[in-house]
Amino acid sequence: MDGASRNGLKSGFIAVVGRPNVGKSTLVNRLVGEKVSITSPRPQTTRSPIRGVRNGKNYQAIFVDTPGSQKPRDTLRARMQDQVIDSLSESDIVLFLVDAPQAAEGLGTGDRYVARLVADSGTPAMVCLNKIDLLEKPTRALPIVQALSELGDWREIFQISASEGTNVDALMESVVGLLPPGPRYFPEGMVTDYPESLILAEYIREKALNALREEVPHAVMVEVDEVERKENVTVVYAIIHVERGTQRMIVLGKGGKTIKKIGTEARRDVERLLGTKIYLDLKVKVTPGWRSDKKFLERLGL
Ligand SMILES: Nc1nc2c(ncn2[C@@H]2O[C@H](COP(=O)(O)OP(=O)(O)OP(=O)(O)O)[C@@H](O)[C@H]2O)c(=O)[nH]1
Repeated sequence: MDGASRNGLKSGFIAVVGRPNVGKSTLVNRLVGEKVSITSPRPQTTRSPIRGVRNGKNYQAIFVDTPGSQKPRDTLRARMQDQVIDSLSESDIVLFLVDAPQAAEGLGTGDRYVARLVADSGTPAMVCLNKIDLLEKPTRALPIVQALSELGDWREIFQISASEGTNVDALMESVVGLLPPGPRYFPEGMVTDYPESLILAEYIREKALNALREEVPHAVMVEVDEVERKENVTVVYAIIHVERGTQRMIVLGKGGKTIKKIGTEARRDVERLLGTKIYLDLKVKVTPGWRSDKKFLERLGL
């Protein structure tokens, strides 16, 4: 018997998968109790798996927030899909999220595609029918639950609201029930293993996504070039990469208004995260075709 089973400790990795925008990051943040992953009303917000850790008295649950699953159309999306498939096979449990209001109109090919990926992985899986707060009547969930139960051999199907917290405790209890005996992989105070520079870049990208409209968001990537810690202030040098000159103009905004807004909002979040005063040096750079540039994507941790 190893040490972990002797002291009754359980641990494991839980992959959180689903189509873009179903609420994966919102659920992981709720389960972990801290903002480890950025969220936005736009699909494809999460670009690489981010791990959030929850510690209990007798367990450690490591949630892996994966990018939204869909058929890949470019190198960036193909890499994102490979990461999802890797996360599925390397996990102990899978949480498969489905958007309730959308599913109420009929389960689409997207959900069926993800369900097949999950089933093929052979990992124990639970379905989370999310955003039930948006259904006009709770009974609207019943036919969806029925249709979902025919798509795979699920351990359980939960009806949840990640943003309001409905049924999230019950879900967590089931997750802990399925965790195998194992050690704490991360120190107890740690909520994520994502590198600091990447978290900072994600915070800035979140603000950019919120400030921008239409096609520009997909063209935006943020790189944190350097973090310089001085006595009273931390200086963060970051670059917002876009693909075209016209997009650069949009990110800058009239008289630099948009970039200023992005910077001010990001600085507030980053100050909270690092607990120091921040000076944010933000530049916008045109990097044509970055989405298909393997070297660039690797450099940015994708
Ligand atoms: N009403 C409601 N909105 C939710 C709920 N969960 C998430 N949302 C919203 O749905 C949107 C998408 O949430 P995210 O958590 O970014 O979704 P995601 O699945 O991580 O998205 P990608 O990273 O693009 O794959 C955000 O605007 C959330 O606030 C919920 O339970 N109820």
